[in-house]
Amino acid sequence: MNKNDPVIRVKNLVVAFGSFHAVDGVSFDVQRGEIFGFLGANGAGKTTTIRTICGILNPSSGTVEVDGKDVSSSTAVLKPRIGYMSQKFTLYPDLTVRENLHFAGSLYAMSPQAIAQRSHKLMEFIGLSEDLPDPVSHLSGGVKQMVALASSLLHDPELVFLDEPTAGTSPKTRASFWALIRRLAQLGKTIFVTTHYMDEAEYCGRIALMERGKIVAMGTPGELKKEFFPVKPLELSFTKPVEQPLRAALEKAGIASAVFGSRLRVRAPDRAAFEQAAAPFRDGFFARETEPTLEDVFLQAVSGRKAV
Ligand SMILES: Nc1ncnc2c1ncn2[C@@H]1O[C@H](COP(=O)(O)OP(=O)(O)OP(=O)(O)O)[C@@H](O)[C@H]1O
Repeated sequence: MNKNDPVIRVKNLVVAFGSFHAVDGVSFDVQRGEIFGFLGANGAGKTTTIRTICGILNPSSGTVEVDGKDVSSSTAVLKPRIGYMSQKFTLYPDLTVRENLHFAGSLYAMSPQAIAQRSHKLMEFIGLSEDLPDPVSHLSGGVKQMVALASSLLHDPELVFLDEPTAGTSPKTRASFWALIRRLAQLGKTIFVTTHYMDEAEYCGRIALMERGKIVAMGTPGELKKEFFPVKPLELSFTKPVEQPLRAALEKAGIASAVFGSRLRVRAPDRAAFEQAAAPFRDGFFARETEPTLEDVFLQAVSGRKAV
């Protein structure tokens, strides 16, 4: 295994539940030390993909390799190399932080000394005390998520799966969490993370956008913005109440728009078509070009249209 070979290699993966394909022909590679983000609406198939890479589910067809080994036949060898912070809560609410970490370590047959040393190091890394006396159920949502992260890292895995680690936490916790994720990647860990927050996707080295079991776009945030927006989106601010009829006219012309506060973002690759549709309302708004966001990319990708 060459150190430049991908750590994860997924080829034509299909995961079916009965006749329903939750993952429907997905292929991608993840390089060592990458922060790879998986984005998609609820039910897109992100968790199912993760669970298959972790060896919890079997592919219906296609292959999944970690470190060059087929995951279905190498679960025991790969288990110590993989950490998984699942979306469902993985801590025992009635146990303290220390007890939870101890339990997580025992699942990997770590000695009590190794668990104690590693817990201490991890809690220092996270910036929390391992001596919190309360059961985990008394801790705030953000602290629980941090402890869940520590628990998934206890056996020092090289490959870490974080399934919506920041869901439902405060902006401050999200920022701290992402600082930790970046530091983990700097330590050489490969991070595979799912999120619904488009601003968080900006922190990923590469992202894949998933929609109904398929990857509809993949690349660095910069590449995706360029790919989907060779023509930049417009941002409209209004001087007269023309927003509703303008939106209706744009929709009729097949031009996508989305409300952002008091402004309207318009993905209008064909400027002539935009001007034509907007002509009756032209004295009611100002338009300026703006940089595409990943949210724009996502909306464009799931609408199946590139702004070319
Ligand atoms: N064990 C199962 N049996 C039947 N259907 C399932 C099973 N697990 C997942 N699904 C379905 O597969 C689809 C993909 O689910 P998955 O959890 O992978 O999506 P997701 O992108 O992770 O969404 P979320 O963000 O809501 O977790 C959903 O329609 C879900 O209902």
